Amino acid sequence: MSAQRAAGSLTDCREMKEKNPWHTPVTISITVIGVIAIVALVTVAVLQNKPVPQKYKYGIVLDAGSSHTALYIYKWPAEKDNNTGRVEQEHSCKVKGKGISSYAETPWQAGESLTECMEDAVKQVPTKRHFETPLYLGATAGMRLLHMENSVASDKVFQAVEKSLQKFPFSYQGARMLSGQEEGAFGWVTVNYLDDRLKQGLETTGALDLGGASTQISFVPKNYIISESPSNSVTFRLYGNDYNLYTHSFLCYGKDQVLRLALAHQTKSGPGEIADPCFHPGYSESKNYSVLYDSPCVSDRKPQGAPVTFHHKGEGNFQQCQEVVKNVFNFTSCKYSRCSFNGVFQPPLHGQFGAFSAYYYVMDFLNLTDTSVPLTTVKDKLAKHCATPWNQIIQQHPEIHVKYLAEYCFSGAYILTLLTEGYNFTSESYSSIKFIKKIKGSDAGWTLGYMLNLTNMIPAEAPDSPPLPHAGYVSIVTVIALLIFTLFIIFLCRFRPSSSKQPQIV
Ligand SMILES: O=c1[nH]cnc2c1ncn2[C@@H]1O[C@H](COP(=O)(O)OP(=O)(O)O)[C@@H](O)[C@H]1O
Ligand SMILES: [Ca+2]
Repeated sequence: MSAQRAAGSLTDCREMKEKNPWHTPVTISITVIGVIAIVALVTVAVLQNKPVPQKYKYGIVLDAGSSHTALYIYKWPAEKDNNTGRVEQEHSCKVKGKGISSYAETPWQAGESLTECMEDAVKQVPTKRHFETPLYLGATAGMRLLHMENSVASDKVFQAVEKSLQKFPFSYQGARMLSGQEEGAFGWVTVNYLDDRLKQGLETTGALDLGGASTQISFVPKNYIISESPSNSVTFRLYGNDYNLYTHSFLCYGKDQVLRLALAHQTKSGPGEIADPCFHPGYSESKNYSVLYDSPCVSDRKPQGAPVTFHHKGEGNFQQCQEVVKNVFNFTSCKYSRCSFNGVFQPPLHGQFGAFSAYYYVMDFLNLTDTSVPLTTVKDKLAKHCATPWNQIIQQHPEIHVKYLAEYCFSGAYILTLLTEGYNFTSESYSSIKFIKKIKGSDAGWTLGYMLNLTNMIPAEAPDSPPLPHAGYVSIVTVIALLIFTLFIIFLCRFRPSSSKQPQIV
């Protein structure tokens, strides 16, 4: 019916045109004015909404870890409000030398050590943004240990670092020690922010961080009622969603301190030589007792009457190494419904996990980042690596630092034991772990989460629906203009000003 009616209307329009041509002076003038008005409307509307060239804001975070310090520069679109622009890593710089906690005796050098990377940051951030760029330094387990050992020395290191950072043209926001809980929680925020899981309210990924002096596990458990252990629980409201996060940081369970624990276990009777199954056959080094025991993680275990040095020999036996590593964990006491180790509460594991920092370095070197490979195969491969003679290992990897090279067997064994015996990953759930270094170009670690939190860049509530992109805006204006134009033409066809007798179209 409607098709017939439309066909009828067109015929009427044609007939009318024949009787009364439309191109009278009045209709021509109206049409020209109409077209000019529509073109002007579209042009003005489109030009007004034209996107300005992208400008960025910047933020700098220094990760003062136990083994070294790294500087990260983040950037995000300047014209968007806090909440809509995506923050990404623009640049990173590895500070030469050791972590700031190693400068306890010469604190000024801790400040000095940061200069090179800070000068690099001055070049990386556009000059006109310098004064408004926030600069943070967060120190982790190395400084926690120094603080426990000698709080005066740790204060002096912070003062030296502060003095050095204030010399640069950025907006200095302070240097402080992060608690283990913050370190774990901000690592989790980083991973889930970069994966866009928070904004979209998707199921979150757990975060596993292995440092040199501490290690963190953080995840949202299934059916998390009230935590049996409030100190392990952190609640967040992000983009309108509530998260009850379980997090724990094990001080002294970073891979460098755990090696001390394992060596302390093997040298408790103060021998002159130990045959270590976690080092390669042919490995042989003279080590100093006082250096080994110079850490609050092991200082109370130093054997009485031990010689000055001991001879550290490698045996390369993965099975025995696992036994040595197991000794650093205490599985006996648990006052909660369930524990990981050392009497620490841990709810059942849930979801996918991202394992970064030293987890990645070690597993990447060992070619074991593929977690779809069965755990038994992973162990077989590691056993082969551990049994490889030390001179062969050095020959095969001349580019790798010998200290790292010597310790990959131990570190691999520790990682597998920590994950399976410590955190209770099974042969099945092991495949839910992904060893990662970066996510979409930004390093996985606590620094991004720390900055997002301090700059209030993740809102508690979901932002209003984002403004229409420019292309969408142009399309809508064009469609409306075409619609107006069509209606105008129809209007001209049907109600010509010159005709007195208009046929009625039904
Ligand atoms: O290339 C590498 N191979 C092996 N281990 C590495 C490499 N780069 C860094 N690491 C290790 O990663 C760990 C980083 O720990 P970090 O310095 O962040 O300590 P923290 O988080 O406990 O304060 C250290 O054990 C360091 O030796
Ligand atoms: Ca770290």
